[in-house]
Amino acid sequence: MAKRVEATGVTAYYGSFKAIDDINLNVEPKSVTALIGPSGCGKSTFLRTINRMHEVLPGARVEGRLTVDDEDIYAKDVDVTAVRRMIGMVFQRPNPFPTMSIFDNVVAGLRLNGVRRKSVLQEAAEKALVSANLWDEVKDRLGKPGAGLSGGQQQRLCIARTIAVEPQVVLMDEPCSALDPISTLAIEDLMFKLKDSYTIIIVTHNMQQAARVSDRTAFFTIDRTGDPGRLVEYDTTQKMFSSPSEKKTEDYITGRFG
Ligand SMILES: Nc1ncnc2c1ncn2[C@@H]1O[C@H](COP(=O)(O)OP(=O)(O)OP(=O)(O)O)[C@@H](O)[C@H]1O
Repeated sequence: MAKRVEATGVTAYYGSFKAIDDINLNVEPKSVTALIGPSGCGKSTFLRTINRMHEVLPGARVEGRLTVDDEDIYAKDVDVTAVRRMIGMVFQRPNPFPTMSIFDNVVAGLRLNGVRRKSVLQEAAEKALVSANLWDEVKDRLGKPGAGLSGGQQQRLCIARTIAVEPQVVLMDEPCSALDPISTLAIEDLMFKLKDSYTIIIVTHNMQQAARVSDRTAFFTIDRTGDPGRLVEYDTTQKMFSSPSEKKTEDYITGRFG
């Protein structure tokens, strides 16, 4: 089940450096939300606070409140592994486990969760690969290495691996930046389809992509080098790209800055 994500006053640090300040943003379930803004404004940092990946770095910490369907994911008694299972992540570069077969890649998360029955794994692998629009291309070579696929196929394999564990939220950090235009369109089609089941938050540098795939867009910026990133405006993508309320948003979207 897709879930609602609510960030209230989220501030994140790398040591003493404040990278994002006081981010307030509500993400609707079953929607695609795009995070846009110039390099270094903290889009990826914010994304990583949502599945508690930010704090993995030494000295990194998060303040504020992040809830997923009203569950505080930073509460003291929270199982961080369970949070990361519920909130999957797809990275910029496709990163299939290189020595594993296509099949083993898809079911890696399920195996980690203790699923052993072959029939269950087979069914889950097929379902995830069908959802990731990859099944037809790989069904006859599931035993072959994942690393033998094209870049676009590898990224869809990584998406299949992420959704095989049935997360409620899927975070994507520039998932198409290493892909050619055809593979990019395949991933964009896929996002459109996946939002029927998941809440998707995507970081992208590509304005056309944000306009094509997202329901809502959040524009982040930094005022000066060394300042923390902040959220300038968050609205429906249609409004953000046609009549944004803030001049800064308009300047960025029209290419006048950033
Ligand atoms: N591991 C790190 N250690 C210290 N500072 C970091 C680290 N990662 C990012 N930063 C800093 O935090 C700020 C925000 O970085 P972040 O990567 O979140 O921005 P971004 O908007 O995603 O940028 P880009 O669009 O270039 O990927 C930047 O000033 C960056 O230099």
